[in-house]
Amino acid sequence: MRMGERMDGAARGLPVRVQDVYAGYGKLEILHGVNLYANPGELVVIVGPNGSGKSTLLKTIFGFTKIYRGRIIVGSRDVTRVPPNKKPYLGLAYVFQTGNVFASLTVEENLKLSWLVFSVRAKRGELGKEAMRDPQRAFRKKLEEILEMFPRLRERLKQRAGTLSGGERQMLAIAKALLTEPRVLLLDEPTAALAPRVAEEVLEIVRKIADSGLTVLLVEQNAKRALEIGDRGYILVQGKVAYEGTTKEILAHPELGKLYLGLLK
Ligand SMILES: Nc1ncnc2c1ncn2[C@@H]1O[C@H](COP(=O)(O)OP(=O)(O)OP(=O)(O)O)[C@@H](O)[C@H]1O
Repeated sequence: MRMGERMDGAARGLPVRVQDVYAGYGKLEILHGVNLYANPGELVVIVGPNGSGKSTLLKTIFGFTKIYRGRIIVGSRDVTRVPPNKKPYLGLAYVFQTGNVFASLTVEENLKLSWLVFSVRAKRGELGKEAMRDPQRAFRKKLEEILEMFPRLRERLKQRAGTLSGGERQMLAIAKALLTEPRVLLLDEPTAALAPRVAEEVLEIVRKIADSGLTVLLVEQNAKRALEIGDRGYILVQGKVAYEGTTKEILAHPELGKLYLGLLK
C-alpha cells in the first residue's frame, strides 16, 4: 500500500474549484475574478510577484478573507461561506507561513492536538469503517504512518517544538495537518527562511503527499523549484490569473519566467 492510502480504497483527495472569486480585506479588494481548479493527486503551484495575492488566495479558500463575489467548491460542496474554524472538519488543512506549532508543547503534544479533528471525522464515518469503529486505534496508526514519513520528528517526540530547527518545525506543521486526514492541503510558503537543502527536503515531502492522492495547493517564493516539482501552475499578477498551464509549459515559455517570476533563461 502506498503512503497515506486508505485501507478501504476510498478516494483521498477532493477537487477544489475557485469560480470567479473577488475577495479581499474589508473594502480592499485584492483578488479580482480568480478562477482555479485542483484535482485529487495534483500538486498545483501558485507563483507570482510579491504582493500579487498568492497568500490571499489560499486564505480565501480557507475562509479568512471577505468574499464579495464568486464561489468556492470543494468536492460537491459549496464552502464559500463556511468559516475557517469549520473547514478542518470538512477535510481542509491549512499550513500557515508561521505560527502553526505551539512552541511550549512537545512535538508529541503538538501532534496529538490533531486528535480533535480526526476523532470527529472518524466518528462521522469519513475516514473509513475501521476508523469509525475504533478512532483511537486509527489515530495511533495514522501517527505511526506519519512518523515513518518524518523520522526526524520521531527522534524528537519529547522535545519542545520551540527548540526545533526551522525545517523541523515546518515538518511538524505539515505532520499536524496530515494527522487530521485532510482531503485538501493548502501550503503557504512552507520553505520560507529554510536553508536550500532543507527546503528541498520539504518540497519532496509535499510531492509525496500529492502522489498519495491528496489535492495540494502550494504557494511558493522559489518559483522555479516549485514549478519543477508541481503538476500545474497559476501565475498570479495583481490579483488576477495572468497565466495557467502545466508547470512544464510555464517553465518552457520564452517570456513568462522573465516577465513575472524573475527567472532568467
Ligand atoms: N490582513 C490584511 N489586510 C489588508 N491588506 C492585506 C492583508 N494581508 C495582505 N494584504 C494585502 O494584500 C495584498 C496581497 O498580499 P498577499 O500576501 O496575498 O500577496 P503574496 O502574493 O502572497 O505576496 P508575497 O509573495 O510577498 O508573500 C498586498 O498588497 C498586501 O498588503
